[in-house]
Amino acid sequence: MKYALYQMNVHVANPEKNREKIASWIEKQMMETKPDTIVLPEMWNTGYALDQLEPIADQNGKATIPFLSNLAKEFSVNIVGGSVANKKEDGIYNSSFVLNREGEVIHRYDKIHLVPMLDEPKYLEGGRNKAGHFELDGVKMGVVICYDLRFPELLRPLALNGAKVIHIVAQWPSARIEHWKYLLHARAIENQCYIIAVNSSGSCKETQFAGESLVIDPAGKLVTSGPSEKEASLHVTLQLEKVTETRKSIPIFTSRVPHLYESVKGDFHA
Ligand SMILES: NC(=O)CCC(=O)C(=O)O
Repeated sequence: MKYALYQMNVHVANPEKNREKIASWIEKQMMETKPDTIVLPEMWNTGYALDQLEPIADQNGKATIPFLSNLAKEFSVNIVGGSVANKKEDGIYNSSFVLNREGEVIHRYDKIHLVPMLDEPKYLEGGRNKAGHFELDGVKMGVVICYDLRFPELLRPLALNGAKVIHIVAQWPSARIEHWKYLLHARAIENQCYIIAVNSSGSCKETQFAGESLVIDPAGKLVTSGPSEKEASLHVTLQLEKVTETRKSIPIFTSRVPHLYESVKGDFHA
């Protein structure tokens, strides 16, 4: 499966300009490398203009879904649509949509863990549904959003349910770039799957986003990475047989002893 990843400089508080930018970027990818699957970053419609979201957030996918669906259909390409600020009846969510080559929305996910360091809990609602998995071109996959990366228990069920690829769409700040890299490697190694992590590269107020999008293989090897703090397009072809090979050679999934593991539903005790 051939991928194109957009490490994008998001125009803050300007959804229309971001849609135009994405449409012309996708058109260019389809002319040049013809990927099977496109991946966009987190909150690409508005950026982190959280105090301005009320009038500019999408309204239950009304702007985002037809926009991505038309591109998916026109170019017969799968789109893991990053995420967008998305207003629903009870508040604004950080929502991801995945579309297949026919332009159908085959998966939705609202970011569960809201990041205190960027004030998300003040402005956004956290998702109430599990991350769940989906299939593109017959391959089982999952998607989670940025801060979710810090919660291994969210990604584990995806791998246990057969996901060979987990996408992490992000606007991860440069201030914590080491965490980004180590956590992504850890999630790939412990779940023995491809990790496709797409970060943004611009800035919003005093926060600089890191870029350094990464693709890591099921053995934990870095396949490709984007530049630091600069917009870029990344291209990669996955060798999905590596998932099966890695799971055979270090068979952690058959070595598990789940009945001896503490429940992860419990409260935190300092
Ligand atoms: N957009 C995000 O969720 C950023 C997460 C972050 O800054 C961190 O986990 O550190």
